[in-house]
Amino acid sequence: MLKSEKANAKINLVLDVLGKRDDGYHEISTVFQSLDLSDTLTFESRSEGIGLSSNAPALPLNKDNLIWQAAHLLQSHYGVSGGVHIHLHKRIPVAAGLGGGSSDAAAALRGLVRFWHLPWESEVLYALAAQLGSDVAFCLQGGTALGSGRGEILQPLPACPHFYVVLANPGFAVSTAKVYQAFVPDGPNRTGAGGLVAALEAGAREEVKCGLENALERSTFSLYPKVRRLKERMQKTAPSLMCGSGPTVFALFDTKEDAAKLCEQLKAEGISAWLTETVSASLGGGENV
Ligand SMILES: C[C@](O)(CO)[C@H](O)COP(=O)(O)OP(=O)(O)OC[C@H]1O[C@@H](n2ccc(N)nc2=O)[C@H](O)[C@@H]1O
Ligand SMILES: Nc1ncnc2c1ncn2[C@@H]1O[C@H](COP(=O)(O)OP(=O)(O)OP(=O)(O)O)[C@@H](O)[C@H]1O
Repeated sequence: MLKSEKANAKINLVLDVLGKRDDGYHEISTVFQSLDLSDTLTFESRSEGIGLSSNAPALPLNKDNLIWQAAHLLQSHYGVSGGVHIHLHKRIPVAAGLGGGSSDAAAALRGLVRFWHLPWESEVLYALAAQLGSDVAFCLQGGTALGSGRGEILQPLPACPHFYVVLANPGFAVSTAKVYQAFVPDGPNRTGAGGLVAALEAGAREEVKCGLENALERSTFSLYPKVRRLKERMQKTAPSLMCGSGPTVFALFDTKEDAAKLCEQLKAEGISAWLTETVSASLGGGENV
């Protein structure tokens, strides 16, 4: 039997960078939010080893793929003797700031726990997730959460009010490491995550829109001025922010009609654009197919 698992994209409604750590990572405070836009992983039994296939031609299908690494970590930790073939149906743009690889890795962990009939041991899974990448722990749970440390320490938050979300991508990849390297602190005037957390606690959708902030924008904008122009273009229509380390920009809408209008306008201007929405339910979406 084949089994599948959804891997949802994420955005950061706030991303504050507090400083550089001795291990080379940056201490951050961020509000993560899952989107409906997702990849799908399908699992099929094989006698040994880990095989990968994908509809995305540019992605590595070996140990460089985060899905392979997630499967390998789980296999080693639990001494799983059988193998697996995993097919990745990619819909989330790659190296776009939407956490696609991280979400695939988290979906591999979730899906393979069920596929191999392993126990759901949260402590083990979150430790493996943190080894795979800073965003993977959030992608394991999804919804809305406050992230601290390098992003892997999570605190639950009230679900974000529902928004339609337009994503626009300028058509080139951005390296997260390069963006963090270019980060220069901007002094004590940061708003931080507090305002947005308060807005979520009050369920105040207008305050959520006003609280969007991403400290990595300055780094990415200085490396790639086209991303700043894309944000300025979107901001004319709706509250907008760069996703993670970029270069995708998102805009929040109350109605599907208004979101669809911007999406069509962007496409007519030759910009890749997607219409999606926030999701608050716990992730997984696993099914037998
Ligand atoms: C930009 C965000 O997506 C926002 O959620 C994350 O902070 C990045 O998370 P990620 O892609 O899972 O990042 P990782 O794969 O752990 O790290 C990639 C590289 O980004 C830099 N990095 C990442 C996270 C962090 N808190 N500080 C960093 O400086 C490091 O140079 C690291 O080598
Ligand atoms: N399953 C995967 N899907 C996408 N990229 C992967 C995957 N496995 C490894 N990678 C590599 O990870 C790099 C970053 O891709 P990804 O799509 O995760 O970026 P991102 O969305 O900007 O990540 P983040 O927002 O977490 O920083 C790519 O260069 C890609 O080659």
